[in-house]
Amino acid sequence: MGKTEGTPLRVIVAGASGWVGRELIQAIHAAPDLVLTGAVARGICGQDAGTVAGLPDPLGVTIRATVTEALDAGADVLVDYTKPQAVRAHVSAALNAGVSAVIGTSGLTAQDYFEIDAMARARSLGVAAAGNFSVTAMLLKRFSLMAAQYVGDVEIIDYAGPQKPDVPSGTARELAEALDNARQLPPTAKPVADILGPQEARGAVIGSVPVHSVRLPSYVLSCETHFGLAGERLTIRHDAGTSAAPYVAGTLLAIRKVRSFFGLRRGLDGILDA
Ligand SMILES: NC(=O)C1=CN([C@@H]2O[C@H](COP(=O)(O)OP(=O)(O)OC[C@H]3O[C@@H](n4cnc5c(N)ncnc54)[C@H](O)[C@@H]3O)[C@@H](O)[C@H]2O)C=CC1
Ligand SMILES: O=C(O)C1=N[C@H](C(=O)O)C[C@H](O)C1
Repeated sequence: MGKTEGTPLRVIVAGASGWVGRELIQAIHAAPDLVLTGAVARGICGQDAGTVAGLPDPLGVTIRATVTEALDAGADVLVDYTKPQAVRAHVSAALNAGVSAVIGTSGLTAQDYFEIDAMARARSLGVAAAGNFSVTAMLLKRFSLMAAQYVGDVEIIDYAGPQKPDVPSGTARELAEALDNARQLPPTAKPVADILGPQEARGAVIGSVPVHSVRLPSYVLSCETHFGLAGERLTIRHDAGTSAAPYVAGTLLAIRKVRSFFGLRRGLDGILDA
């Protein structure tokens, strides 16, 4: 497909052979305002990114082993869908080269995000990160934040397949941190230190919100926010299907927005409001 007359945004995809990365490369190729200039993956360096993504013709973009090598071809935005252990170094390399970043990879901590924000501000660049780039997962967060204005007792359950390498999910982590900031009333549950039995049974506390991660075959990713008041409960649930398309759509929006602000913005809603 032909590109627009204006200069297209130059994008590097790290995680080019992955579930999201391959579909993202197809979408970038189809977008008139974006062009793929670099691709990074493990184990398949030297292959053409378009061929690996399943496009009918090669793109002329060779998959590299490192982000540093991929940056040599020039870029405006790095998108990362790799692994928790790799993403920080990738973002750091991009920012040091004057390139903005979009982070889809999950597993980063609040401290990681704090440091990425500082790095991006120091270089007057933007970084967009979302635990979940799908629109309906964004609505789970929005509706949960509305409920948190009225109900202080809230816990999260996140469900994923048995091989997911990080815990809790990026979706649940971002939700827990946002609920911690948003809730107006204190929880009424006994402090874990005052209860009998293994404290882990009450979940991991992210911000101040207990998060329980279930890992079982058959799940892709589901996330529930449970609110409780005396005599009633509210559950809000998001279920991901098996397609990466919802994340790709949100990621394209973030790619187009990330150069309009400085520092880190988290959550698709925060990115789109920039
Ligand atoms: N924010 C969101 O909306 C979403 C986030 N994710 C997260 O994105 C990440 C990737 O997910 P998938 O595409 O399912 O993973 P995947 O396992 O299918 O693909 C991972 C890709 O990263 C590459 N990779 C792994 N380690 C690397 C390294 N050290 N250096 C360079 N490349 C490396 C692999 O070669 C592969 O191309 C995960 O953390 C997942 O939780 C996934 C879907 C949506
Ligand atoms: O690992 C995955 O697959 C996914 N991870 C993201 C997360 O950690 O929240 C979201 C997505 O639904 C799939």
